[in-house]
Amino acid sequence: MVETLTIQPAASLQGEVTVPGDKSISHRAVMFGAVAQGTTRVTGFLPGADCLSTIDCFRRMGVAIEREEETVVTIHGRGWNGLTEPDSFLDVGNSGTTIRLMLGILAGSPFYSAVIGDESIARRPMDRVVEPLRRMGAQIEGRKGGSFTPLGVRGGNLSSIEHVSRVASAQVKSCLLLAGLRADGITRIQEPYRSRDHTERMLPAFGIELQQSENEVSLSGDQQLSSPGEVRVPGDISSAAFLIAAALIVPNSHITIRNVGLNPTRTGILDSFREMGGAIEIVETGEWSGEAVGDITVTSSALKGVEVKGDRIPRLIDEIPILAVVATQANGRTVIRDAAELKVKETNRIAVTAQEMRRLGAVVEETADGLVIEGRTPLKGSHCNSHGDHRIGMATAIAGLIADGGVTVGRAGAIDISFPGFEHTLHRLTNG
Ligand SMILES: O=C(O)C1=C[C@@H](OP(=O)(O)O)[C@@H](O)[C@H](O)C1
Ligand SMILES: C=C(OP(=O)(O)O)C(=O)O
Repeated sequence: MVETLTIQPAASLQGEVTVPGDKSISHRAVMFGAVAQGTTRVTGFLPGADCLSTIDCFRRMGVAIEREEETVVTIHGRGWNGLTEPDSFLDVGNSGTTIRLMLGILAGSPFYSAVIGDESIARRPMDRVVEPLRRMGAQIEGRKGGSFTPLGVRGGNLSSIEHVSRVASAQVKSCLLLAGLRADGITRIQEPYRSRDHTERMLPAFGIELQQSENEVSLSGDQQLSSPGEVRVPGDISSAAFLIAAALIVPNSHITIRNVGLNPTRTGILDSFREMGGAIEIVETGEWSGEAVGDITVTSSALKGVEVKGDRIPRLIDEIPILAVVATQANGRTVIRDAAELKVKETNRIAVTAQEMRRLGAVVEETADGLVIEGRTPLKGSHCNSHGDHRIGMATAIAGLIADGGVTVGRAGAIDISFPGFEHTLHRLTNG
């Protein structure tokens, strides 16, 4: 993707498309495959920059990983003990999922590693995983007492813990479950609301037993992962959300997105768009590697403002910037609360969403834990900036489809983090 992307107003969106593979599932397939015994072939893999960082890190730990084609990856796992000490940095790039889940694996690996990332990762809190991993027995050093990258990890024998997480975070939960596999006894994690459960769905396919209730998950240590042979990755609902939003707000649109992951811990955005009055039809077509999959058909709709809060938030956490764009086109006020986690994503997504939407003439107020958006407001064209955040880049680009004069997105290359081919897919839909 070029660094500047210009999106002009569209008459309508029409047609059928697919979206790239789910990012969360792609990361996990590579990581679990890397520490499992046996070969794992991943189809529908997301060839976005974040998942490529995961591949690179595990190659540096001696795991043979081949890419037959863009979206097909084969991991030659030799078991967790097959990982070897990396002889240079493990660079996670922009990927929070890579660093937090990998720290769980490094904590249980008897060697030294040094973990770095880009300037956005350097601002994101790591103490939420470093503190419990230290309690399990891992030695972790780093900037500001180990709260930020760069981090140095010496892993080894771990003891299980019971951890009550302050935030609903699948990255924290998954990190500790992975470390728990190398610990004596039972590791238990409790969270305030249930976060995405891809780890809990995929680990059993790798032969791991775990126990779950609504907001709690536990497993006993000393279990070995063995490859299921194949993992089939559905389309990423977080990427589909940008196209769904576009079809809702551009008049006369009617589109279908096929083979999208419909895991109920991820479908909060469909629930909220429907509550706003969005005409969205969902047809479940099957299950791929333990994950529900289906087709989503969207027709442009008259929308109204809604309140989004509580246990809905973790189910649509990455979709809040695009939800804010849609809310500018809804009649009445949309209030998003309980979403303070947005401040520690690739950017402060509360501040940056408000700033970029205001450039376009939207009426947006930042609150301590969310946003208040007044609709309905016509958007005017402007220059926006992704601030290096893929979701902000795509949200402002979608706004360009309805902004008088279009939108130019600076630092648009960030979009390749999660949605390579975004511009091409949008172009296909806007040209019938
Ligand atoms: O586990 C995952 O794959 C992810 C969990 C979420 O982060 P948190 O765990 O920090 O909420 C989400 O925002 C991120 O895009 C992917
Ligand atoms: C927050 C995100 O990802 P990560 O935490 O993996 O960087 C995202 O994809 O929106």
